[in-house]
Amino acid sequence: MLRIAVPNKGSLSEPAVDMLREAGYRQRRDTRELVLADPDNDVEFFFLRPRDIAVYVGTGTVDAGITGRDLLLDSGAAAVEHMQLGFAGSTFRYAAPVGTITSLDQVEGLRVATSYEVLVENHLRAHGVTASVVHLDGAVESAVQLGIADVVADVVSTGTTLRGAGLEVFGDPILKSEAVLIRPASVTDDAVSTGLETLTRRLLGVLTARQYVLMDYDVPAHLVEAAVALTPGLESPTVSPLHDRDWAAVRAMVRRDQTNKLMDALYEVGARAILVTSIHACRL
Ligand SMILES: Nc1ncnc2c1ncn2[C@@H]1O[C@H](COP(=O)(O)OP(=O)(O)OP(=O)(O)O)[C@@H](O)[C@H]1O
Ligand SMILES: O=P(O)(O)OC[C@H]1O[C@H](OP(=O)(O)OP(=O)(O)O)[C@H](O)[C@@H]1O
Ligand SMILES: [Mg+2]
Repeated sequence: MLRIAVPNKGSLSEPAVDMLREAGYRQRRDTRELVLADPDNDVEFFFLRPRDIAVYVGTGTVDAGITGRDLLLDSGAAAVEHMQLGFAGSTFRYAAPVGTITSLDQVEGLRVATSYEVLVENHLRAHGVTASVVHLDGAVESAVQLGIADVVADVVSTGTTLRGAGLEVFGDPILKSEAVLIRPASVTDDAVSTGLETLTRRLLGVLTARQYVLMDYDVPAHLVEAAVALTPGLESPTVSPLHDRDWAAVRAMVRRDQTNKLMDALYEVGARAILVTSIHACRL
């Protein structure tokens, strides 16, 4: 039975559970449940603190887990990224009071507050900057105002929290993070179990169904080549004859975020009756 660790709280928890449910796995209904068996799929889920997940996976206690890339790197655990999951996207950045610090070398000798101590210490060391790192559990943005640090290093998504605290980012991002599926480092690419392979394929199916739509359109037969050049699909688009042989019907998967631009371009080429349909599930 495949053992999978799932975040039980925080930003990663709900989207992780949603994604697993979409991939056809049983998920808990009560947030107090800590373990959930899904015998139909031969899988067992363990609901754990996001920060601890890399530790469990690294020791091989569980076969895989969902966590953030930033948490994985900060843990120093012997676990590796198996697959990117496309949610909880953020950057990890330094920030200081507006108009004070513009580059990393100015952090020399200052106090940096963060919940990601290992990540920050490694980054400072790699850039030859000596600073003292103050560990906090959360609400790091308040550390400067409250006088226990000069600079913070934290997760930035929309930037709203930073702005609210009168801070602004400086320097290059330390890291780009998102939710990832991780596996023990001891499991090499070609030693991945069948159970984990199935989970991976299913999650990939969810990602694809989210990222792509099906586009159908009719196009004059002599314009098919020009039209399919715009919608090459994943393998190759389906082209079917219409009853009126001067016209053809084309069906292809296209990226959801390209939908309207493509419809404009197809219309321009001569396509008509352009229809867009969501993909409910898919296996590539
Ligand atoms: N606002 C956000 N947008 C996107 N990802 C975020 C955001 N806040 C945290 N994350 C991601 O969530 C993970 C942190 O997990 P954590 O449990 O700390 O979540 P959290 O939302 O901070 O929860 P809590 O603060 O309630 O414990 C990291 O991978 C981080 O990049
Ligand atoms: O750029 P934003 O969209 O404002 O999001 C970033 C904020 O979200 C997270 O905080 P969270 O709400 O998890 O609180 P915490 O600091 O207590 O973890 C993160 O630690 C940042 O503070
Ligand atoms: Mg948080």
